[in-house]
Amino acid sequence: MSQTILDSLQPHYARLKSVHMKDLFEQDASRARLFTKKACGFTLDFSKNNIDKDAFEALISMANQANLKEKTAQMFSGGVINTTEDRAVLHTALRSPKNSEVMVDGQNIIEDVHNALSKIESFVNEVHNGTRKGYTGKAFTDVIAIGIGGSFLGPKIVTEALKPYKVKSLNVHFVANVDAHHITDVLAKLNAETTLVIMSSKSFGTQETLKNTETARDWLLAQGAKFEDISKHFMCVSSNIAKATEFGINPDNIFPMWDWVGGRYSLWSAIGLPIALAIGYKNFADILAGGHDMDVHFQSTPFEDNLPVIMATLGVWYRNMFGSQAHVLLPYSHYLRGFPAYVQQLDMESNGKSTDTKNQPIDYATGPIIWGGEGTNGQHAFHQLMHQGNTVIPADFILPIKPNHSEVEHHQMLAANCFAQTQALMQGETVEEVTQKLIAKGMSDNDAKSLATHKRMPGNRPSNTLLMAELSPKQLGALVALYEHKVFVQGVIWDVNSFDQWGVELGKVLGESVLNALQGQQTETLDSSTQQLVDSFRSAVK
Ligand SMILES: O=P(O)(O)OC[C@H]1O[C@H](O)[C@H](O)[C@@H](O)[C@@H]1O
Repeated sequence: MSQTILDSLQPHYARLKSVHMKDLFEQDASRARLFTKKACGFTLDFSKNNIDKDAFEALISMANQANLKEKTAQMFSGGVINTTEDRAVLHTALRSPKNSEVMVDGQNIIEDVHNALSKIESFVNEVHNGTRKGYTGKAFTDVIAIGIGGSFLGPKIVTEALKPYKVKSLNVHFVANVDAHHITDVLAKLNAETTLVIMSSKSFGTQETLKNTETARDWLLAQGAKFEDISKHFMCVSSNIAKATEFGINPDNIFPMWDWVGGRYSLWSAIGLPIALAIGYKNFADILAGGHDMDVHFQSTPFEDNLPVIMATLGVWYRNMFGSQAHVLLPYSHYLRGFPAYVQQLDMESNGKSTDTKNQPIDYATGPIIWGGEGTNGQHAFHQLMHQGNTVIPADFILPIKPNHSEVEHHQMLAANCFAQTQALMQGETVEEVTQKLIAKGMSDNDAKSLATHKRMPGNRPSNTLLMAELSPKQLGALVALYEHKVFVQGVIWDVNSFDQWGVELGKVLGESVLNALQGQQTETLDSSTQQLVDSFRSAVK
């Protein structure tokens, strides 16, 4: 992000920083219409933000100044934009139609993608129609999907979000944590004869996933299966075929992915196999189609009407001008309750960086802290801080308009709460307004004035409202792709490589030496605090 970009926003920030949004709404009756855009089944109302027409134009021209158009074309065509890992970034190719062409190392990867999709389709159909059987000849009733990070969050939240589309004969259970309570709880309720295990690891080197897979394999053998039965029950998704084969996975049971797919961008690949098993291949294909719709929108729509660009530039506005450190996601949907955790990895692992693409240290703010939870639950918990705390946290309210149930009044209440929260955050209530209300209720002037200082709501707190036509596979695909592209746009503006994650490595390396120490084979001197923790653990756990 150049100083020129920051400078171009500065006058708009200076003009707007002390203007209350309530006044902006009063001044312009067309504000909501002006700042609402529609695409791919979404309606994005971003009128409750601290912007006016000129500031919005400045945000759009910031995207132009950052060469977003060229950078986007580079990503979609297979340019090596993940420079620190020398890789192309092509999750978009995973949802491209069969007749498209994207060349990597002289090979049209769309053919590989569609071959992998055919393999997924046949496998899923065989499991569903019972022609794939376990070691005693019974059809599968349960799937354990083992993976972590990008090999877990996407499949888990999508499967959860699309519960109404679930295939009745099969239950999919996700296991990520190396805390054995997770896998042992899952195994305890399953029958080995009818359980399929999908081990997902792009690298095939992630400690937690390998350990959980070993535990599941030992369980299968302990339940009566023979060693040669393992290949009937264990499938794997990985880009590291050599390591998977070395581990003992039958090559026919390996579903491929590629190094040009980042873990947190991989639910569209065979990493999505548990999704296809849970909701059927046709619905999985619809997720891909929805993602592709958003790709087309992102690539071809002028920036001022482009949903990912609008959401991204607003995020930069708050992060770099207003100093907001966090961004909250509030899906008003029980089925989308996992979405904030999904975007948390997507955004924080992508843009939580402090070196720019020219290898220089960064002295401006980059990726925000992403957090959130389902509405209305949060209203009875953390919304207090959003309304009255000293920290302003821009919010995305997400509401599927058409529910998957027929309880109309429930849905009206859900929507009313969602809309009213955006209203309360924006308009607030002054001390004077609160005082008058209290006096009208019979409180003395003095008491009313004192209490009003606590009940006062500053308002002027920004939010986007993102309405989804429905929570269907297609629209969910588009939602995920919308946030992927938002993160990409911000990475371009901040000039970071959004596709590596070196920050997670040191902990893994140190974890190895600490594990040695815990197992009584200490090889390295530890700092006194870590040594003390190791000693306490060793004296308690023999
Ligand atoms: O799929 P895997 O190679 O097992 O990786 C799983 C996850 O672990 C890593 O530590 C990374 O932080 C994630 O980006 C990745 O998705």
